[in-house]
Amino acid sequence: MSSQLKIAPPLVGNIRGSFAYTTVKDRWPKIVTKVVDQLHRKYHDLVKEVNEQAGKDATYIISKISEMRYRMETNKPLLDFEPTDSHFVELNAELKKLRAEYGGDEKVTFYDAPWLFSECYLYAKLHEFVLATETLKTYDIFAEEKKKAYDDSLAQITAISVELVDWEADPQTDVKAAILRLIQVALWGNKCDLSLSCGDPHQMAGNMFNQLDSFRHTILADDIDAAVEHLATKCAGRTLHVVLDNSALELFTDMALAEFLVARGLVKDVVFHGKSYPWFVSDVTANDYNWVLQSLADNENQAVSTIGKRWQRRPEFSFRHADFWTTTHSYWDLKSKAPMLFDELKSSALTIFKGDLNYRKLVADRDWPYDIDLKFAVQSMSEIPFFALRTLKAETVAGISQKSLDVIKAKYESTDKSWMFSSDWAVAQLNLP
Ligand SMILES: O=P(O)(O)OC[C@H]1O[C@](O)(CO)[C@@H](O)[C@@H]1O
Repeated sequence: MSSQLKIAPPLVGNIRGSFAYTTVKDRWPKIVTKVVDQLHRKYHDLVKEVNEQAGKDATYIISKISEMRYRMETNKPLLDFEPTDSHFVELNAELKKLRAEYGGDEKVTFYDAPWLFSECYLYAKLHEFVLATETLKTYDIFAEEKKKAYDDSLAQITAISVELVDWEADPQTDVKAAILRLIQVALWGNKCDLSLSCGDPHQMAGNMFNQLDSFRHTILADDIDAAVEHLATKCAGRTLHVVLDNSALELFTDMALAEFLVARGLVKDVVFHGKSYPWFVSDVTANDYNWVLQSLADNENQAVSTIGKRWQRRPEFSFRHADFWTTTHSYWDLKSKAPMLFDELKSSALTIFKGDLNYRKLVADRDWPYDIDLKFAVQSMSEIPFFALRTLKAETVAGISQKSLDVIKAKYESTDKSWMFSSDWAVAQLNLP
């Protein structure tokens, strides 16, 4: 255990050379510009398919995004939200607290506020702009990219569906080996993230699925064997929660693991937690969840459509989108802000937290010493049995052993932090209270 049990400072966007800085300076402008371009392209279709007002609404969203991009690029203070619903009222309260803590409005900007806060603020603002329209309130500005990502991963989806169906038919299936494989598939499914690639189709993790063993050494904290044991022997009759990350292939891989566990009676049921509005480009909303299941069901491949139709009707699967997941809070605040949800996760068999943002929120997006004790870094979340499956896409991590750090040291200069955000390295960390 690290000797330095001190709360580390949060990551911020104003440190030149950091990935957070590059994100604020280059990646966010690129992400929002793509939305603007897409709305420009869609303008005539919207007018034709909805009405004149939809065209005006698109123009409104474009102008609000352009204004926000200007404020981002010139490091202006973060503006309040229109207090049109309780979510925005709460966000304003958080802004107020932060301004008091940082010594004034001028200090809480895109670059200078904690990176986690300003990044969540950005997606909440995009939601505010859409909600303020008359005709586009339910319009998903990232839907097109998510659908394309799904289409681009059909080969992998088909291969995994065939495997699932084969395992079912085979009485000799080695249950633990199958769980081991599906966990790794779900882990590397997290490589396909449209926020990291700024909405461009990301290099698919899919071809990794055939060579999982050769990537195992890139898992810097690897509790997969313990997690297999836990899932195979300790969870029967109990609920598994999966706090989802990205739609398309990653959602499919998460559901494939859940399918195997439910079908084998190893867990009672599975609750998938998604987002209540478009978030970090590719995160799963209820619409995405339903769209992916429908697309699977409609697929011409027999195995894929069998799986899709089954998931549409599986009584053991449910999808929820608690408001807490789209707040600016780290998960340190789950216990106080959403106590019922906290208690539910605490008494469940296991909660799988997928992906980078969930991990950032677990460890409060702080600049921890890499070997800091994970239980300390997650604070009250250590009361919850969880399994964090994440490829590294941000400069925060905890619970890394000296042995793994030596591997990194041998490959990277001490000033080169790219291993922390390239998504080539991963962690699979199990916390059992
Ligand atoms: O989809 P994931 O794995 O949560 O990744 C999203 C992450 O990627 C990034 O866009 C990379 O900066 C982060 O902003 C965010 O933490």
